[in-house]
Amino acid sequence: MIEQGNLALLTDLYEYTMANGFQHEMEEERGSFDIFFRKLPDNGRFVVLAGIGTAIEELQKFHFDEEDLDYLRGLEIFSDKFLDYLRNFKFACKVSAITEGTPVFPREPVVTVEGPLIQAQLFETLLLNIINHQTLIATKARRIVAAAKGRTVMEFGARRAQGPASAVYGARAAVIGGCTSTSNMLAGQKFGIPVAGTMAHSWIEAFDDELSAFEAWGRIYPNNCSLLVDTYDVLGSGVPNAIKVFDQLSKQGYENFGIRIDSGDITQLSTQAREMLDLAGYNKATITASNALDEEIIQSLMSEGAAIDNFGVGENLITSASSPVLSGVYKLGAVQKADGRWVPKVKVSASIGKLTLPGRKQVYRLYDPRTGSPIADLVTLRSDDIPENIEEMKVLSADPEATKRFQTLKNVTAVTLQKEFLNEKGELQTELPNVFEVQKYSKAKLAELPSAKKRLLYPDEYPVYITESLYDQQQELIENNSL
Ligand SMILES: Nc1ncnc2c1ncn2[C@@H]1O[C@H](COP(=O)(O)OP(=O)(O)OP(=O)(O)O)[C@@H](O)[C@H]1O
Ligand SMILES: O=P(O)(O)OC[C@H]1O[C@H](OP(=O)(O)OP(=O)(O)O)[C@H](O)[C@@H]1O
Ligand SMILES: O=C(O)c1cccnc1
Repeated sequence: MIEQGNLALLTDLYEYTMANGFQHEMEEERGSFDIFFRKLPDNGRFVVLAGIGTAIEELQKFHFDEEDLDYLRGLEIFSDKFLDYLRNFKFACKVSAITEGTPVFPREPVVTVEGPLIQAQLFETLLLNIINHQTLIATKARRIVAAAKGRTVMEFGARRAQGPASAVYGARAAVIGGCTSTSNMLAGQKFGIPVAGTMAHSWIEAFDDELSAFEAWGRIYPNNCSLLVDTYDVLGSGVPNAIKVFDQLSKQGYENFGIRIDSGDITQLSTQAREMLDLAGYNKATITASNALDEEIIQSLMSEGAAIDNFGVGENLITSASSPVLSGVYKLGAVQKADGRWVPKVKVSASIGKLTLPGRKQVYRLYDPRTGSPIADLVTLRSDDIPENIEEMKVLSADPEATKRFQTLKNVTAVTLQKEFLNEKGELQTELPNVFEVQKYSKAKLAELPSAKKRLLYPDEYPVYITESLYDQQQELIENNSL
């Protein structure tokens, strides 16, 4: 399923019924659609944007096989003309996005798809599926990695992920969020992520005794011998037996040793295990902890002084268990008529929080040139003239529910965030970096943010503004009842 390479039907029926309808009614018209987030997981103030590389690759592969067309025909709801269009499907959308790994904020367009309505509509569900999932997991990984304060975090979640694709793409996202390795071999193969791990309790149980199990492991993997010490009694037998095996191996010149603790009070067990290892001369032997860890437990372990070098994190990371939904949306911002005119569109719903930003838009990150820190993001109309150095500009909060909406920006530097990834022929305009390049970029962009915006508990809000012209356009559309 993961390698199938054709996800054209991984979507909701209504995308196809609308596309079929657009061909009937508005074949010439084009649309500008934006993906953005409203409510963020774990009461955070930003998400780590992930899934862009995967999404672009899937769009480039988008096509229809005969069996897809047979299936669609069999539904008896689509015209022959539409089925012919799909048979000869030729990608014709321009796709722009914020660079993968960037911390992004509510309401700003992170991806924009512009192209024939009949086509751009078809991508909604697939793009949201990929970007919501990977952004959610990368954001959770960022929290866990932040709590680990420089200790490595290994992704261990494949067995608890919600199905195969979530395990594989979740591992990709976990690395974007800062994990250093995965236990998931398919993710390792597919994305070049280093695979790492220790052993399961079954290895130890399969032998007559713990020492024999450890010795056998040491014989097979002397170069990197990491032993699970909690099957019977961590301090009473696990660590002493591990030390016996390390003694045997170190006499043969090996020195890469470690233990893993997977139950009990990890602080007490790890600090005592550390003392025992150090006393035996193995102060370089690493201690890995696992067992339903998350950022809160890791913070608690760190504050208690647990002696952990590596954290193995599975279920809570791969499912973002504390906040398992990211509801990014794909909204129509403007329609281009057959005569070339772009007409802005707005969605006005009962809840003011769901009001959309109309028009074709761009996003800027605004830096204080004196400190080099970003102070806010600014969503503009593409037609707005935004100088690199803004001396003074009146802006409004992008949040329609904000109490204090008007602000004046003074002396800030504006950096464009969205860039073109695919042109209207589907040709790549910006190279897709590998997952560790994305991780590095993400780290650098996170480092720019003031720490108050990044803290795990009640972080400070980061403002997102809109220009006056964008605001005026929105208000005009609301007043005209968006006709
Ligand atoms: N010092 C600690 N501070 C906070 N949480 C901890 C600490 N030590 C362990 N934990 C966490 O407490 C939770 C429960 O641990 P416990 O060993 O009782 O797990 P368990 O799953 O019931 O045990 P087992 O894995 O042996 O079945 C786990 O999520 C574990 O990571
Ligand atoms: O707890 P996670 O963060 O998901 O990390 C992965 C878990 O997977 C393994 O457990 P296993 O499947 O053997 O079950 P267990 O809970 O009985 O240890 C391992 O021993 C970890 O505890
Ligand atoms: O290699 C490990 O130690 C491992 C891998 C997956 C899940 N739990 C542990």
